[in-house]
Amino acid sequence: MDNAYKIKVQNVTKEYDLYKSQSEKLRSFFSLSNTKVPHFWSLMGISLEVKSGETLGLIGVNGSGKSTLSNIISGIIPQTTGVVDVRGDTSIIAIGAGLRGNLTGLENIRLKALMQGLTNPEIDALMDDIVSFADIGDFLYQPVKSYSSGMKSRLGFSIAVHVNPDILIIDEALSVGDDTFYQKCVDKIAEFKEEGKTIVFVSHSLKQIEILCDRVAWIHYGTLKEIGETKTVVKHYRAFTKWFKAQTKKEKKQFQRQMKENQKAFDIDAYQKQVTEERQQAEPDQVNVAATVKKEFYGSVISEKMSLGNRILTTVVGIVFVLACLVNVSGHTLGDVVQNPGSLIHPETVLHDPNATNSVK
Ligand SMILES: Nc1ncnc2c1ncn2[C@@H]1O[C@H](COP(=O)(O)OP(=O)(O)OP(=O)(O)O)[C@@H](O)[C@H]1O
Repeated sequence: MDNAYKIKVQNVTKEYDLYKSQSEKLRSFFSLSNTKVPHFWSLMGISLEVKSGETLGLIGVNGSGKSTLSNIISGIIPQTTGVVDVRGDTSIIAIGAGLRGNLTGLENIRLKALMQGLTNPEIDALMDDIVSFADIGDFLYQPVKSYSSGMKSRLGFSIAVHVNPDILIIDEALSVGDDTFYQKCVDKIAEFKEEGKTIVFVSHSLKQIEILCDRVAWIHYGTLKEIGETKTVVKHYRAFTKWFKAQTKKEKKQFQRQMKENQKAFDIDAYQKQVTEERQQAEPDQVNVAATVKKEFYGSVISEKMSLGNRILTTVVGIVFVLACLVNVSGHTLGDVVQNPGSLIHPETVLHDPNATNSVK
């Protein structure tokens, strides 16, 4: 793999905990035992590179992990393990991605452009172009939550292409607009390609993929099934969908269930071991391969889960805090409460200072 990549994704996984309810999530957070929550691995070890100036298509059936991967590359969600190296500013265009429902279209333009690093005078200079490309009329002054998905897509697309990102990530944004807007977007993407920008293009439309992409990655139930020349990968994917469509309803369900079961049963430690062994075989002279792989897996991720030690510490701090509040409210000294803890529950039982009583009398 050469150094000219714009995006590098290595051994990337994404795990979701399948809590049945918010209360179950809360209980699990405070539980000191490692309660068994079902897991689902949306990505089970993806490695790929996108070269500078390349347009990479992401294809795959519903729920295969395309959006998860594009959101990880965009920095919207963190990966569970692996390296994600993005060399440049990304701007994601998904239906409504990054748009705040309570803000108007105009306010969203300013907010997203500010977040992309533009200054207010730069945004003022771009505003007319963004507004005219989006072409959503008076809806510009309405909160985005009142927009149709087509309108959100128009606004999102217009902002994203005008803030001049190095890397554009387009997730199913072209599937909701009308034909005129679609053509405008395709022309804009072609312009971006000519300017040598890097694009990741997620779509169910194989026609769009064939027109726009230099290479294609086929994501299949959390794994990278194939990556390569657009024509070849699309041909193989078409053969798979043809095979799938030819199955009976029962066979289709069984296949999908089996795939989802694999994603639930994925063992991250076994995967790490497998990567380590493969690396050791490929580079027998390298020392400390296991430590290097471990660093690559976990070195650049912020754990979304608390370790047992941290959970114990948080619980202890919580208990101390509640006790301190109770002591404060009860009006006793800490010494009193330590000698007679019941005073917290029955405060009147320790209001026995004879002087205090006399003075009241
Ligand atoms: N927050 C979440 N919690 C649990 N599971 C999730 C979560 N987000 C996504 N998933 C699961 O991860 C898998 C991949 O979802 P993702 O949206 O990335 O697929 P996709 O290929 O983009 O699908 P589509 O083509 O339908 O947009 C799906 O099975 C989905 O149910």
